[in-house]
Amino acid sequence: MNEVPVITIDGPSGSGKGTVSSLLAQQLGWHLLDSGALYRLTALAALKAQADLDDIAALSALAKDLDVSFRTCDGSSQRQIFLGEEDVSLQIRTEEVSLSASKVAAITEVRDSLFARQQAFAQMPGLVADGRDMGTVVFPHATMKFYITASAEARAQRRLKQLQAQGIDANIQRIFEDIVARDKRDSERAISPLLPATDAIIIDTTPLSIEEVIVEIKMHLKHKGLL
Ligand SMILES: Nc1ncnc2c1ncn2[C@@H]1O[C@H](COP(=O)(O)OP(=O)(O)O)[C@@H](O)[C@H]1O
Ligand SMILES: Nc1ccn([C@H]2C[C@H](O)[C@@H](COP(=O)(O)OP(=O)(O)O)O2)c(=O)n1
Repeated sequence: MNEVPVITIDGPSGSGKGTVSSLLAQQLGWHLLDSGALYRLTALAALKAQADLDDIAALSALAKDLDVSFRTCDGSSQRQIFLGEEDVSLQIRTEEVSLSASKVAAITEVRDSLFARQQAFAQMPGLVADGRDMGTVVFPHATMKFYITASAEARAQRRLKQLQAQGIDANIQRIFEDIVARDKRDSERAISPLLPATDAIIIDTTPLSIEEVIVEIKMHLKHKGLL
């Protein structure tokens, strides 16, 4: 049986990995794994169940039993994320869920509970996997690995614009501090810390537009014979 090609795109919050992964998966006609959404969904399920974020057994059971589906409406590139029959696409992006997601993501048992589910996304014709540890832990033998990053200032500016576009009042200093705090927690945790895989291609997107990042990634894919 042929091996399923996997492209991993890891990086910190606001580096653009979600946008780039989704565009790339769409352009290649490949599957997409938004692994951050699984941690966000676990956090949301815990908040809904009023589970204690220190209750490791309860959190890992919630992660294991998540009834999640990623759906795409016909004729639209917009993906919707469902927990059971509820569309939670917006709920999982709130600040409360972001903060809780970063806490549950630091728990080994939660990561273990989500591991097999993430690997099951690798299906023909291929997978683009977006997260923090796609290239280091979940798909260590991926066909091609990218680590995309940007300065904390640039990432804060991007988030500000994103929130303003959604009509949400936001404060740049607060966003910047949140980003630095989340980077620290994601990079310093003992399990699956945010780190580029040794064989990842690192792209600093600070001076680049989304289109320029896609062009650069495609250049590498072409080089590898994937395009
Ligand atoms: N290279 C870029 N230049 C400018 N804005 C970008 C770039 N990449 C992403 N963005 C914007 O930044 C915001 C965060 O991007 P996103 O893909 O959600 O990041 P991540 O998944 O890494 O947290 C989005 O509004 C996106 O449109
Ligand atoms: N593979 C992954 C993906 C996300 N996480 C963590 C990191 C974040 O704190 C949360 C949410 O990740 P997500 O990628 O949705 O967050 P950002 O859009 O980058 O802000 O989950 C992780 O630990 N491992």
